[in-house]
Amino acid sequence: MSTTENIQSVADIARPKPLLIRHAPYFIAAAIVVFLAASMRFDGYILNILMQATTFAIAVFGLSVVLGLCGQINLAQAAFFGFGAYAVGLGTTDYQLNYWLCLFGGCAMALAAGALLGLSTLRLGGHYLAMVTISFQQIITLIMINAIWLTKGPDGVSKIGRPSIFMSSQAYLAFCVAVLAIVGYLVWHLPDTRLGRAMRAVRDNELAAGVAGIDVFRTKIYAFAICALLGGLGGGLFAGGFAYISPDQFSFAESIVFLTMSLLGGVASPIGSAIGTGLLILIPEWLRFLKSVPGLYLAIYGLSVILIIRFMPDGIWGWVSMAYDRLRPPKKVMPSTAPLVLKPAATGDEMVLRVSSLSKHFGGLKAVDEVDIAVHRGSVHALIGPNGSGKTTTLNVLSGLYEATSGKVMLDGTDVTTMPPHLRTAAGLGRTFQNIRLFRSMTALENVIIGAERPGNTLIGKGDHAALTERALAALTFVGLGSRANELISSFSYGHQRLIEIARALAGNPTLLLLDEPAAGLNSSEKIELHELLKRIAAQGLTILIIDHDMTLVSEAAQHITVLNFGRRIADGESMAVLRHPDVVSAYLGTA
Ligand SMILES: Nc1ncnc2c1ncn2[C@@H]1O[C@H](COP(=O)(O)OP(=O)(O)OP(=O)(O)O)[C@@H](O)[C@H]1O
Repeated sequence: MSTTENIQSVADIARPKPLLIRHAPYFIAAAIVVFLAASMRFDGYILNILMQATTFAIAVFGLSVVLGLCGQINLAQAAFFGFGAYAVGLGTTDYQLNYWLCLFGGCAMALAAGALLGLSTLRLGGHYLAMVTISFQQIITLIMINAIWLTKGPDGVSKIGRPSIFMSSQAYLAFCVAVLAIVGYLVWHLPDTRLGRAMRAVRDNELAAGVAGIDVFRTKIYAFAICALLGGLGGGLFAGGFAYISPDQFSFAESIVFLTMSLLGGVASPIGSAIGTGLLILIPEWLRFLKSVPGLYLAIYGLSVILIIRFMPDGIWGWVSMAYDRLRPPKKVMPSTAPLVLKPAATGDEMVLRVSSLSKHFGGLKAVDEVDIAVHRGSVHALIGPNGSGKTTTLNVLSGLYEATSGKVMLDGTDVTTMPPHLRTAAGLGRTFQNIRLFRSMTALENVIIGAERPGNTLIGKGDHAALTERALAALTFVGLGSRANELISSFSYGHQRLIEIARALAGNPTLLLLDEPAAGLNSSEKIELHELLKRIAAQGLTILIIDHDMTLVSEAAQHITVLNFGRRIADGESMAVLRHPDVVSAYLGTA
């Protein structure tokens, strides 16, 4: 086996061939399918099935964005589908408006409704979000049925118009297939964009996403709005395709059908969504011959769906791509030759971090109590204390994961006390976690690229793919894992995952790096490597605030130590003096 075949250079990864060339086979295949849709003679029945599959698939692509990419549930996709359908239906009949205007209006209404619903509900998670989307769906269904003056009620809307250039059903189907191909391409490519990476990061680990500089709430709203937009687009095309719509086509049951389609095919990819949509539309047709036996058809239909989801939890496409990945292990990467440059911002204040009278109370428990910390620019500063003394809570308040009960946090001259995590990261904060928080569905490289994308990172030029990849590879090489950049997080040991977290923070070129127990769980040789790494980071002038229980590491790495006990600061100063301080000795020996 040739070794060069299995090794990618930095240039291969950072500067791949232009997208249009790489994806030319997709566009050629799409053009052939559109041509076939336009030229093959289908009978009315087949045409209807194809029209339904095509327009439904566009709506299901929306679920692949909101649920597959961003991990947020939407049980109201049929309502958004209805927005598009009714806009085209009513617009082209009652109001005699141009089809394109109606389609655009329907998409815009669905987008606005999705964004508004997201704005009001996405701070909720899990079950609550599901409940709110169900309620929204029910409200829209009730309006469709009861607001007869507007929607024509249960009678529905008929004689819906189409654009004059696609007046024949065949031409209209070809148009819908072309739209499907374009939307499919955009959704397929979305995970590799900044927004798509942010969505995946939010899905994998919201806390880490915020701390990496991602505006979690906004990302969820974008995902929800895109999902709603695609629902509206699918619905608008559907209305033109069938020329008749009625409220039962946009009910809660249809939202469940959309969801099942995406889960069945594989929600993580538009290919899966397309497969799921096709299957759920075709299975009932294939089982049609069973309709003479009452109930049998539904039982077999239900059983097939349950079996597929039971044995392929990631959907059909998820199963296929996993099998493919197992057959084709990721390529090794030639470590970056470009050194990792750290140029932490410097506004001139001698102290990078000034924490004054910081408190964090949990009910009656004063986890952090009136603590002052000042971290010198370019120093390694340790925050130590016995278990439960408030160290991690302090770091969580500093990085915005917890709101301070009182006190002030100044980062490089900026008051960040009330800022959310992503804005503190933009202001120059980087951190790692005591319990490692990586984005587990991504490769090491993708994790570190998200770090490199930190808003405010001045070392990534225009922030294009090449600059981000080069920076991320340099950071991974810096921690010794450059050659394994293409591997998924699950293939790394615990110690290496810690290093990837550090690389993710370093790639963002922070002004202050917070390390929460980086040596926890490492063996002795890994601890020595970590110590060497800390020395190399400190040598570049980056300011570090580190929590650790390993006193050898702390005393060798830190010039300055602050000690907490029961949430209060009991000592602060030059390392050796602090470690000999009688209060510190007694706190550690338990005689205080
Ligand atoms: N979210 C929370 N809700 C309630 N109490 C909390 C919460 N987080 C921490 N605490 C409490 O605050 C105190 C300080 O905990 P913290 O994790 O900050 O200590 P620590 O010094 O980091 O400990 P360790 O070294 O074991 O990690 C503990 O009593 C802990 O139980």
